[in-house]
Formats: sequence, C-alpha cells, structure tokens
Amino acid sequence: MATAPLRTLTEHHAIALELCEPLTARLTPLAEAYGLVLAAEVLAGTDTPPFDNSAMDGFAVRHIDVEHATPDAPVTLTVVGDVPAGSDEDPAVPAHSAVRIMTGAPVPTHATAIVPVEHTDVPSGPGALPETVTVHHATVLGAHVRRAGEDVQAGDVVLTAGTRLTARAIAAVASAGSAVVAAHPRPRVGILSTGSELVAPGTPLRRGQIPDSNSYLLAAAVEEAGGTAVRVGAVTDDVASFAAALTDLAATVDMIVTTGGVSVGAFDVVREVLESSETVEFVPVAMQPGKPQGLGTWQGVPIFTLPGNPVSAFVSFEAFVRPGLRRMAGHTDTERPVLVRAAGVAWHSPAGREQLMPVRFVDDTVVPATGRGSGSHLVASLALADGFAIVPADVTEVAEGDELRVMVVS
Ligand SMILES: Nc1nc2c(c(=O)[nH]1)N[C@H]1C(S)=C(S)[C@@H](COP(=O)(O)OP(=O)(O)OC[C@H]3O[C@@H](n4cnc5c(N)ncnc54)[C@H](O)[C@@H]3O)O[C@H]1N2
Ligand code: MOO
Repeated sequence: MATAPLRTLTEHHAIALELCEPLTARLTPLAEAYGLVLAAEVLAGTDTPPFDNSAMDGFAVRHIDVEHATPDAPVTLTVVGDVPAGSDEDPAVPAHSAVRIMTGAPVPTHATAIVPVEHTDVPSGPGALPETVTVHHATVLGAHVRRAGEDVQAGDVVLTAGTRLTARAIAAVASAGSAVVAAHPRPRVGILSTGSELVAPGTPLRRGQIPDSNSYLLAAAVEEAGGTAVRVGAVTDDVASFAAALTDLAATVDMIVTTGGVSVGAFDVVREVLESSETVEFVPVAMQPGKPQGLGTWQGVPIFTLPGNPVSAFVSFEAFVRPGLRRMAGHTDTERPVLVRAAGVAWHSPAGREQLMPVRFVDDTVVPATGRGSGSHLVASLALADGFAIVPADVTEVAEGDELRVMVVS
C-alpha cells in the first residue's frame, strides 16, 4: 500500500483496536483460567454453602436447652452422636442432648444452635466422644450456624461476562460448582526483531553490533499485558529470511509484532516485504517517539510493525499493541490509567507531533525519566520511567507547573 499522510495517535489507536477482534471463547479448565476474561456469565449450580453447617468446633444442641446456661448455672446434656466434616449423617437431637460437631459439618436437622467447645467442660482438641457435655454459656437460636445459600443461591449470577478471572473470581466459580469457564484465550503474540546489527544479549559485540533488547522488552510487555509471548528473536535484514520467519509465525499465533525496518532506509526489510502485500499499511503517526508505523494483517493475522528504536518500540506497544492485545483477550477496558500531573521541570517537545515523554513521578509532579533527554535510543534509561507524559501536538515548550495527562505504565 502507498504511504499515507500523517495520522494522529488517536486515529491510529482506533484502527489498531478495530483490527484486533476478541478471540473466540473456549471452555477452559479452572486451573488454566487465571488472568483470562469471562465470555459468559457464571451461574451458581448449587447453593453456597450447599447445606446448613457449623461455624465452630463444638456441640449441636436445641438452643432452648441452654439459653439460660451460665458459669453459675451450667446445663449438662447427654452426647448422642458425632458429626465430623464430610459426614452425611443426620443424627436425631432429642431434648437435653447434644451432638459433637466440627466446623463445616452439616448441622443436624433438629439442632437449632451450635455451642463452641470453649463454652463447655470438654477439652479442646482431639479426644474421644464424651458421654456428657456441660454448657456454661447462654446460647441463642441459630448461634454459629452458617445457612445454606447464605453466600449465593443456586441460579444466582456469580460473575458477569467481561470479568477478569482473578484468584478470587476463580474461587467463586469453583464454589459455584463449575470445573470449567467460557473464557477468551490468552492471545499468543509472535515477536520478531529485525536488524543485521542485532546479536543475542551477552554476546561479545564487534563494532557495529548491539544486543537485541526489543524482543525481550516486548516479550515481557506481552506477558505483563496478559498475552503469551512467542519470541522468535532477531532476524537479519534479509528479505527471504524475514518473509520465511513471518510465515512460520503466522501459522501459530494470534498477533505478530515486529520491530525495526520500517523507516526510509536502504535495508528496511519489513517495509520491503510487507509494503507490496496490500494488507499492511505504513503510515507516519504524529507522535514522538514512534512516528513510523505499520499496521494490518499478514496471512489473516493482525500485525504491528513497530519502529526499531527501543523507546519508540515500547511507546508504540503501549499506545497501540497493548490495547489491541487486551481487546483480543476480551477486556472491555483496554487502556492504561491516565492521571493529570504538573510538570516538575520545563522541557521541549517537537512541533506537530504529540510527545510521549518517559517520566518519573516526583512528589506531586512528573519529570523526564532521565536527564539525558527524550531520545528514542535511550533504552537503559527507559527502565526509570513510571509512565509517559502526553504533550499535545501544538505545544513546543512545556513549562514547569503545566498540567499534563500521564499514561501510567509502572
Ligand atoms: N532519513 C530518515 N531516517 C530516519 C527517520 C526518518 O524519518 N528519515 N526516522 C527515524 C525514526 S523517528 C525512527 S523511530 C527510526 C525507525 O527506524 P526503523 O524502524 O527502520 O528501525 P531501524 O533502523 O531498524 O533501527 C532504529 C534504531 O533502533 C535500533 N534497534 C533496532 N532493533 C533493535 C532491537 N531489537 N534492540 C535494540 N535496538 C534496536 C537500531 O540499531 C537503530 O539504532 O528511523 C529513524 N531514521
Ligand atoms: O519516531 Mo522515532 O520513533 O522518534 O524515534
């Protein structure tokens, strides 16, 4: 496709989101569901708790027998049964008798209260079933009985569609009696760095070489955003190698992210391979960093071709890829939180481009994350940033005290 005119960040963001349809939901075992997004509401299959049960280790009684018991006027009952947790027994509780019961065990039908063991003469802890129990505390109707359905009732909506499956949400599903949930799968994101200068981190560098930090940066960012990263690593600026790597990847992932090779250089391989595809559009976006962007589909898979400079790649991930990935994962809230903060110092911003300045929070203000400026190559300094201050395209000088929107990424 031909190069389009300058596009705003907002326009490119909207196109990116549109491209990334929510992935088709699957029935997923609970043990694999953490972090996924529910595609359908979860209804309780049973009451929770499923039966009236004891909240205390102690004795199930008729409260009428012990409602006036005190240390000075204790009441002695005959122990007629034992109900440990897990038991399905329902022993009778005649007048002036008690049944030993443990926390979580079903309350006998004819018992009306539980007396904790501490309110009796029976020692706490393991021991044989006593013949009698003397109660020395007054007990009221329903004391320490947890009612069936007190938490949720069969048929109640436990969780709504769109809920992220946190640890607590998963417990709610399990307690409602389901072993599986209908959830959007975790998007698998293929990550490919391009550049003949790139070597694996830790490799001794000859002149002209640098470590490939982008594929590690983006793989971690994908995982953090709730995706599964398929990190291919770096391929050289060779058309055949890049095209082959891309085709292999497209067969196994839901989204592809590449870095590098999208500018106007003589060896910009990403652009060379994809520009003729008619399914990927290369557009300059009015932002700094992150101006050269490519977006579209490759063999039906959404593809983002991000600029190679590491700060540009990360800003582009945050601005476009992360929202798309979150939409694919089923989230309705696709965006990072945005706060308004005053600039703690003055800085410059380019004319005609929305600046996303990596910043740190200092007291109530934001300051550039590094004193070395906003260069898109400052990858080590990027680690200091808490977020990006968004400077409007028509502002060229940020003054101390100016209020700015700040996208929080830390
Ligand atoms: N004549 C022009 N030159 C450039 C322009 C322009 O408009 N006219 N735009 C500049 C801007 S802005 C950016 S951003 C870059 C984008 O270039 P590419 O996407 O083609 O990226 P590369 O040239 O491959 O690399 C740029 C830079 O980043 C380093 N890099 C690349 N990949 C990695 C990686 N995986 N890990 C770490 N660092 C990486 C690479 O070595 C380069 O230094 O173009 C400008 N040029
Ligand atoms: O737009 Mo480039 O991404 O400034 O460095």
